[in-house]
Amino acid sequence: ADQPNVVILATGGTIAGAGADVTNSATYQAAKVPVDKLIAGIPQLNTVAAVRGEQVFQIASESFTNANLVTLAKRVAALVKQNDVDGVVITHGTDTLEETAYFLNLVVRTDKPIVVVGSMRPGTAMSADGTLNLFNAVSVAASKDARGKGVLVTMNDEINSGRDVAKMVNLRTEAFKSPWGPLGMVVEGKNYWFRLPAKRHTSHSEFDIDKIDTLPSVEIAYGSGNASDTAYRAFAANGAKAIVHAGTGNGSVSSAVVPSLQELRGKGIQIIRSSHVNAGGFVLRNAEQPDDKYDWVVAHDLNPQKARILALVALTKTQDSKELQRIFWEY
Ligand SMILES: NC(=O)CC[C@H](N)C(=O)O
Repeated sequence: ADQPNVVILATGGTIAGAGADVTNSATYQAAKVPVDKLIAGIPQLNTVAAVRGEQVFQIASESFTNANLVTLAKRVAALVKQNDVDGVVITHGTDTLEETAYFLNLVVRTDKPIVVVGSMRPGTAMSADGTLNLFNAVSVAASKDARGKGVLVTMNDEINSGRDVAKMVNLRTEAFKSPWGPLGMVVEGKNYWFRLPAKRHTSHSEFDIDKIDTLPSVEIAYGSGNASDTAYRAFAANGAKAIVHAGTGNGSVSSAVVPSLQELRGKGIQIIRSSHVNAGGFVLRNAEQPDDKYDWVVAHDLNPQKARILALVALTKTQDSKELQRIFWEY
């Protein structure tokens, strides 16, 4: 009776996937199994929390839209305001899990644990990882010592910050890593913490999903040698309010693209320089490109997809590039 109450919001992904045979670890359909069946499959969840499920979506996460983000965050925000909810778990496809986790970290004002979780193998496969990942997620969401740490991601026994974590590897179960390391570990229902997030999040955020109904269009264009300006111009023509440049190295920009980005900035579009390096990009102002002169923004350590999420949220509050840059340093 004194058990913590945890709500599982299910959105789809491989953790709800099903394959034709137990040998199908990589070839299967995502987003098939309803949340009540996932919960019924792990009776041990009752040892850590009183659990109930809600099916919010049943989708593969590569198709997660801005509207999906808003709907999900509003539901999470409503639940954490309830006295009979101690923590929330979100089951999610892994392809954009890092985007949703960061979005919730920015816009849900709460100290209660919010844990996003997925799996790399469907539940029908040999050595499926979803069962333990979900058990760990519920266990973390139910624990008092997980409060106030921002949105968390539990995969492969690690507890990572939803801000930092990214899918760095596919097809293997150690897929999610943070460039600054995990916050802790969860083992047999117990948390072991090693560090805390330093960036603003959840209850210390200036953003609030209760005040956000729509998100602007922010697009990502990928940098490489011989890159052209076609994608940037097309995004601008289609109404993008900001373009994240997924740059090479330090967020560098090929010389064929630089004049177009200057021109687009002159038309009011925010240009955000990030890096597409895999294990921890870090873009500094005025290194590689004169950001002060061009009035561009740098994404700090955020990968391009996370930079898109922060821009979506920030642009609901400001159109000023200096404010945008402050937000990119603080979150
Ligand atoms: N491992 C996964 O969850 C990937 C399945 C699917 N592409 C998704 O992101 O929903």
